[in-house]
Amino acid sequence: MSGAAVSVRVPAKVNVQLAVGGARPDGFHDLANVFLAVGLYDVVTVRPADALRVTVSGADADQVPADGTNLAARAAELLASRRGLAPNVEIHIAKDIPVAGGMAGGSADAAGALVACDALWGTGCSREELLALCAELGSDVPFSLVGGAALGRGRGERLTPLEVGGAFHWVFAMADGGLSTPAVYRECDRLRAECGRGADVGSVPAPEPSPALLDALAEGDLAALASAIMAGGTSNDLQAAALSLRPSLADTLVAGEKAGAMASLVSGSGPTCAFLTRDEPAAKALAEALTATRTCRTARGAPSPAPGATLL
Ligand SMILES: C[C@@](CO)(OP(=O)(O)O)[C@H](O)COP(=O)(O)OP(=O)(O)OC[C@H]1O[C@@H](n2ccc(N)nc2=O)[C@H](O)[C@@H]1O
Ligand SMILES: Nc1ncnc2c1ncn2[C@@H]1O[C@H](COP(=O)(O)OP(=O)(O)O)[C@@H](O)[C@H]1O
Repeated sequence: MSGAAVSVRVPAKVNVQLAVGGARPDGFHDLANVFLAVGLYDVVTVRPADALRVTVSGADADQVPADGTNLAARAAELLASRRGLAPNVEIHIAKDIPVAGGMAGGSADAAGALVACDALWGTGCSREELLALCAELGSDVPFSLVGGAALGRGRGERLTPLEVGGAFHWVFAMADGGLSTPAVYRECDRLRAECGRGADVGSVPAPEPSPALLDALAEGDLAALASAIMAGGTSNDLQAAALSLRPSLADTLVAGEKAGAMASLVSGSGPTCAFLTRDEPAAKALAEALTATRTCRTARGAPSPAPGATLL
């Protein structure tokens, strides 16, 4: 472990809207995915080493694979293979984003490792090259690179930046244990088939972003954003599936609403629950109140939007 070290800070995300289309023949679902980066961060540090190694620190470190399956290791290997280099780096992940929590922590680490290795190796990737590599690594990885807010189409990897007219303050209720993203998509398909509607592309309407939600974000209009999130019950089409697999999340959502949240939803595939609050003091009070209800492992406030992968 010698030579220069490069560190990159990467944000978590919440899906303010997650409209899920039918199951595609390739196993993915078309989405209208309104990503918002939030101020909970991992820090990925890379330094030269004699082989590819991964270490992880933080309270949930034991839940993160420290081998070649780690998304950050896969990112380093992908960039190295494209440039004919040996992926000889030690990658350290200082983990603060909940693991398997629906907040894209693994995707964030992949984006962070790409940016860090590109700087360490002097490979000089363009933004477009980095985005293409991100999309190969996972549907959420391009957004972790760019941060801010964006609409993700296709499987979530085709991004259009979105305007955000102000800061929004969130509380995130972390659960004990994660939920598998593929299992939640499968449960969504199962629930749709059970309703007799069918779950494939031909049976489910094409996913579209809510104009009211995009306007609320652009205008920084908190009340309008809260009502757009709660319109029709929730703006997250995976929420019913996450609740079906983890019924106790209903208690967490109700506890947050009773404690004064302006809107509540499951973050992506869950099990983290997200609550929109009036301002930073309200978020602090809600996080304390929610933690005291014991309907979650812990709850923390975080502002949005947050920047994407940032060299430190
Ligand atoms: C649900 C979301 C919402 O942003 O995130 P999380 O809540 O898990 O963080 C994403 O769609 C997760 O994206 P990501 O975790 O990158 O998924 P990938 O690695 O690309 O795919 C893992 C698996 O999820 C399912 N998948 C993913 C994306 C998509 N549009 N349709 C899918 O059906 C597929 O079963 C796929 O094999
Ligand atoms: N760097 C990483 N951080 C977290 N999880 C990772 C990482 N690399 C691989 N994984 C695996 O990916 C799974 C999903 O993790 P994560 O990205 O945190 O959740 P989600 O897909 O719900 O946002 C984890 O259960 C873990 O096995």
